[in-house]
Amino acid sequence: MIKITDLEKYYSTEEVRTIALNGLSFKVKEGEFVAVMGPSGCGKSTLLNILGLLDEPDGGSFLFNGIEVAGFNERKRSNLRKHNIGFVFQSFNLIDELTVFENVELPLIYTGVKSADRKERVNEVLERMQIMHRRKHFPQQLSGGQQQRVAIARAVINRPKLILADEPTGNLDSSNGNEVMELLTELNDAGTTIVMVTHSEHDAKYSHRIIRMLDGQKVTENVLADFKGI
Ligand SMILES: Nc1ncnc2c1ncn2[C@@H]1O[C@H](COP(=O)(O)OP(=O)(O)OP(=O)(O)O)[C@@H](O)[C@H]1O
Repeated sequence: MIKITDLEKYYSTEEVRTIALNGLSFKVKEGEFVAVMGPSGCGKSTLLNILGLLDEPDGGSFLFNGIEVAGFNERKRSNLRKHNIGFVFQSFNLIDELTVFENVELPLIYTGVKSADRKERVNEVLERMQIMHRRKHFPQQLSGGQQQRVAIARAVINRPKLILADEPTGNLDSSNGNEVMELLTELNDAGTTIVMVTHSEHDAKYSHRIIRMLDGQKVTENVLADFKGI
């Protein structure tokens, strides 16, 4: 599903040029669950932004389902992103002014799904995330664990093939964190590919493989579970 080769990304200010990704290469198979770890500043968020088609690399190749997307403009990237990729962030990133239902409904509005279908699909996913009873609440009225369940509902509502998670349990206590990891594992068992950035060795153990980064490069890889493919 993902094949990146010699990926490079630089950030330049007037005084300094920072190399965020320095020839990073790896593959992720469809249905795989991969954790990315590494010290602060090693390029993990930069990598997720590129994998999520939010940003473009300065060099190298990024094949997404066999298509070279490294040179895609914003319109093409956003089109591919809307239909294929769901995001889960450490800080949930829900819209405070919208209810739980409306937050989860939003991506369906962007992809032009009709109102009656939207209602059915949002209700179905809220049931699955066990947050239906809070559908009329606003994000601030929910616990952190509940907010992250809403964020996961929003990430999966368009049935993406790939979920990118950036420290998904970073703001949660261990019990809510484990619940979120179980949910991600269930989604992966159902066939969704997951790439998760984490500082937590505990959370990384839910994955099939850990990619460890340093200074914008891959340094090691640990295979935790035998991934047979789907
Ligand atoms: N917009 C930017 N402008 C300038 N430099 C940046 C920018 N974004 C990231 N960097 C630099 O690029 C490098 C990689 O940053 P990145 O955020 O990808 O690291 P990270 O591994 O995600 O770190 P953390 O674990 O702390 O979130 C860092 O040296 C950072 O300072």
